[in-house]
Amino acid sequence: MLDHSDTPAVSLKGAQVRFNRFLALQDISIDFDQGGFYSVLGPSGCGKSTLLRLISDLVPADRGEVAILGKPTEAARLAREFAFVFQDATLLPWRNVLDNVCLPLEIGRKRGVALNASRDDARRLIRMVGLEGREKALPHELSGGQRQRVAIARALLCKPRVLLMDEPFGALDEMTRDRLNLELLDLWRESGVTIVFVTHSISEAVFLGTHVLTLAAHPGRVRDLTAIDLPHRRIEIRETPEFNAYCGKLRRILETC
Ligand SMILES: Nc1ncnc2c1ncn2[C@@H]1O[C@H](COP(=O)(O)OP(=O)(O)OP(=O)(O)O)[C@@H](O)[C@H]1O
Repeated sequence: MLDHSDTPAVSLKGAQVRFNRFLALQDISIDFDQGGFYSVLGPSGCGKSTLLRLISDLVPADRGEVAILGKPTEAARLAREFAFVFQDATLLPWRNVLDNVCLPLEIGRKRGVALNASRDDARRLIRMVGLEGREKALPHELSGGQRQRVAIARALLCKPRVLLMDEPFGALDEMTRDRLNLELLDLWRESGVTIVFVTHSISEAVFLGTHVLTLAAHPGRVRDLTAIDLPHRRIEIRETPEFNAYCGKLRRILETC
């Protein structure tokens, strides 16, 4: 069976990505365990987004292997094992909240793929991300944080087992970001989804992650994987010495990347 819980959610073995002659990722070998929350840090241009694109079958590995829940990335994409949330919510401006969240259902229908989700599931997710009552609103009537909530609801509609997030809250103000961090942790706990979350913020990486993966640049490669052992996450935890010790350690590691 490929589906045992000890099968990694994502497994990379010696994976390498080249863009023509430019080596973007070199010899990436790492397993992301099911149910984990993996924050990814690294200097600008080190290959964080490329790593997510490699996992999600958007760029090919020219060496090595990548598997999601034991499946090759293309098979995992077709089985909708993963979903992607980008920095920009990428909503269709002419569709209201409910219709944006339901978009994967329509795409599935057009492709003749039966999806295990309904408009009622979409309404439930809209409630879950705190947008009940805004189902008919158009994207331009929402704040940036609300648009990101819609994108997260849409990503969760097909019940992915792996959620790939590329700086999803990078463009938001700090208060909104704090609130969405807490909501994301609730969603993660409730759904059991494995999350791989790219961020530039050390503090966000430590606050969210069960693990923080740090990449080094030129070429992009694994520099460090730190397990974060902190009690139940609340915003106040960021004022504790334990939290600051993790941030200090990662800052020192980043300085060598
Ligand atoms: N399609 C592409 N063609 C050529 N080079 C690319 C392509 N995509 C990314 N790169 C290069 O690969 C390297 C890694 O890019 P990537 O976007 O993954 O970095 P990043 O760590 O996410 O950066 P940032 O933190 O600035 O968002 C960069 O040098 C970038 O210029």
